[in-house]
Amino acid sequence: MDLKPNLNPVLTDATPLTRSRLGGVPSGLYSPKGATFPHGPLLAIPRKKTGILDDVRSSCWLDAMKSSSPTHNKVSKDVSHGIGSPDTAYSTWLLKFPSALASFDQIANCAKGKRIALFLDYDGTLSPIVDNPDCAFMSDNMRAAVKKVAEYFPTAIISGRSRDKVCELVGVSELYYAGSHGMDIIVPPRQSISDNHPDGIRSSDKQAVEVNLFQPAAEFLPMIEEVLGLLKESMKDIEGAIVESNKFCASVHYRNVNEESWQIVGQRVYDVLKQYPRLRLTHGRKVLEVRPVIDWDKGKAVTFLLESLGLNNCDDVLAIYVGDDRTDEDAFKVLRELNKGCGILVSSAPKDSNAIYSLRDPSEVMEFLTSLVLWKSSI
Ligand SMILES: O=P(O)(O)OC[C@H]1O[C@H](O[C@H]2O[C@H](CO)[C@@H](O)[C@H](O)[C@H]2O)[C@H](O)[C@@H](O)[C@@H]1O
Repeated sequence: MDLKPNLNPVLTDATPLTRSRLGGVPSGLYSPKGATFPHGPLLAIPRKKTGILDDVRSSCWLDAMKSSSPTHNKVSKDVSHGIGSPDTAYSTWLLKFPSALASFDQIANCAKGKRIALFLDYDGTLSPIVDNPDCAFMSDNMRAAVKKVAEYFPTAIISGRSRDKVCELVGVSELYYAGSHGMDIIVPPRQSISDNHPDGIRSSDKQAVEVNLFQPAAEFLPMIEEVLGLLKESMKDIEGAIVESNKFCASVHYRNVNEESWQIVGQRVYDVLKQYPRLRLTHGRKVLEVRPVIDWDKGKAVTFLLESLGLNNCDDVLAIYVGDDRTDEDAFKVLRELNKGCGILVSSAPKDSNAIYSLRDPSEVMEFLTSLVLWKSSI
């Protein structure tokens, strides 16, 4: 594929990426139920014999919490090693991760004669990051752009949120949806996943239309619900902490918690999780995410969807994945390794990534989607 190679992708913060890096790209599409559960929580908490409090007090733990969704200035300074202004750092970074808008002709050239499959993250990609997770609404213009692009290309939303929630927030029925970081996927029945995959089941949606569901973490549901209750209980006296159910995952948000209390948030989450070795912890943007230890992530969800759409074994497919979060790195990495397309990182600050291109913010994402439509309708 003739997309600009990113020659030196360096991932400095490996916390949520470690498993996929060590595990590499899957040989199969999914791990069967009861597959290996090699690790406990994966958050970088060194396990010391001196006790958990020591672990949580270590700068490693707190630094990881602080570095998630850092401010523009902090990241710019880190990446530029303090040299130059944030703008200079961003311009330098753009040399490595060129703007997908500025490089649109190159992407379009590459897509000539190919079928594009589009994968979109939700928070921070289609909607701006806001303090209250329940108020992360996408604009009507963005909704119209997503609806339009889906008329031209198969388009999927892959989110850490529950599938129902992200469906409601996006509100466009012509899309494929994968919630819980890809652990809850819905595809139309013409793609017979239930025949091929043990975790696939036939079901019907709210309009009683037959659909196929793929839920590789289904057996974890009671456990996640139990943990959700414990997390809610343990956070109830921490001002600003929000515990969100994402069906097969649970999120503990600390964006609105006073920074002095972040350590307590981390400690309490860790205390709950230490009783559940089959659950692990990853970091998002000012959020700790509890999820099952299964060999499944957004990258595997992309591979699965490509297969479900009959697009996996074709040379004439260009997959484009747009996302802003660390969990999206798994998808960027899969596309890079399979040479199937490209990742586009949404970031207004320099960040290391497995993506090939970048976009600054959701408004640029909208412009990119509109450009895809204009290009496709002009050929
Ligand atoms: O995979 P995504 O669709 O990007 O979902 C990842 C998480 O997004 C949400 O949290 C983030 O956005 C919130 C709203 O802007 C913000 O308040 C929060 O700090 C961010 O972490 C969502 O609430 C989580 O459940 C998702 O896992």
